[in-house]
Amino acid sequence: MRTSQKDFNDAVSQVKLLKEDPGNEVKLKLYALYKQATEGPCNVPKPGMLDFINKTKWDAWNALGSLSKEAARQKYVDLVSSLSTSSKSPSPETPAADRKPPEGNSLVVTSEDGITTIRLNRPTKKNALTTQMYHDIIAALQAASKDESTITVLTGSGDYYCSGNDLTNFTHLSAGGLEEMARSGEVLLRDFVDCLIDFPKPLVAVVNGPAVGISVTILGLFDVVYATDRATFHTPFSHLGQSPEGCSSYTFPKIMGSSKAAEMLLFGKKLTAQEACARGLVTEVFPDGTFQKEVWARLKAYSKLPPNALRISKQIIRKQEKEKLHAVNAEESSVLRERWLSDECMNAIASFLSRKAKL
Ligand SMILES: CCCC/C=C/CC(=O)SCCNC(=O)CCNC(=O)[C@H](O)C(C)(C)COP(=O)(O)OP(=O)(O)OC[C@H]1O[C@@H](n2cnc3c(N)ncnc32)[C@H](O)[C@@H]1OP(=O)(O)O
Repeated sequence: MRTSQKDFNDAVSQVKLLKEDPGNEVKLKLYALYKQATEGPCNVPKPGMLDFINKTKWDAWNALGSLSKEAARQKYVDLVSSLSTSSKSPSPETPAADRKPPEGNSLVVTSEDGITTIRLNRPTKKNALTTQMYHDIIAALQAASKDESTITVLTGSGDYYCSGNDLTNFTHLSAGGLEEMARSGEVLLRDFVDCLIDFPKPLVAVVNGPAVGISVTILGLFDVVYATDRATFHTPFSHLGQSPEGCSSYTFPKIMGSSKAAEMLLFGKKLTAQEACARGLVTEVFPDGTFQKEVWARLKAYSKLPPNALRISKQIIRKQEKEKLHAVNAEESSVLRERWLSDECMNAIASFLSRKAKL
């Protein structure tokens, strides 16, 4: 059956009324099909390499090749119709466990039983770290260093611990362009990692699922790392045209030996929780079914230890390394600033944004 112009116009109006955001991948498809349906095959010049968003849109439109306007209209209408069906609000009978958790605050900080918990709370984005979240974690750590708690915990909501740096951070360019974005990224990264290096109380990572990128590298700065057996540890820096941060160029070889560290940091070998534990990056692995119960019971017991003794012991354990760690952090951050401006990095990010590549 042929799609009429009216069907198409109706579908265009319907998109604006969707209750749920269909996500970038679908929005990109809709954009490309709309352009093909209304203007025909893409014949405008390709945007520059630095113009991530427009280049990604151009790629999606161009990928439709010589698809006819009529066929593009049909595909657009079909896609919108599938979205309208799947985005109906859940019926009152929908079990609570099947509903998505609310995602208002990307970071949730709580303090209870002598433990301050900093929870990454963007489960639908696998807890990827936005620029704002780095700032908020710094503020939360600064507050935790002075509050009444004995132990501070970093963990995640949902099925992931954290998917690392939010790659869309690279698309929020200010008037200073890419150079300015790279410069402010360098400063933010250095401040964020400095804050972890200097954190005065026991810092524990409760790794509730897969961890990627910077959420893995900073683990070398934690005092204890507990992981579910579902967790994996992945640092795909070379794939992204980037280089190691979080002091991992120093802590990883020290923790696991230089060749095991190189396998992770150069070649992006993804470790299971058991492998990470065998290499000393993880303290202990727990079965996923009992992970939360066992870990929190353990932490509650530890939080009853005398806080001053814990603080002083941590200080003496870490003291010798601090100066070295700050120097490593400054160098890694500066090298990354240059990496972010490289073609290798820009191509990798453009590729992620256009959903051509998954890790
Ligand atoms: C200023 C300091 C800078 C410090 C620099 C640090 C360097 C790093 O951290 S490098 C590591 C960067 N992270 C990645 O490269 C991970 C990219 N993500 C993925 O490969 C996959 O999403 C995944 C393997 C983590 C999960 O795959 P899965 O199929 O299970 O789920 P998806 O459908 O892909 O994800 C759901 C949703 O979440 C969005 N998302 C996930 N990770 C990120 C991310 N790192 N940045 C931005 N967005 C992310 C993904 O796009 C999906 O969004 P939509 O539903 O809108 O499509």
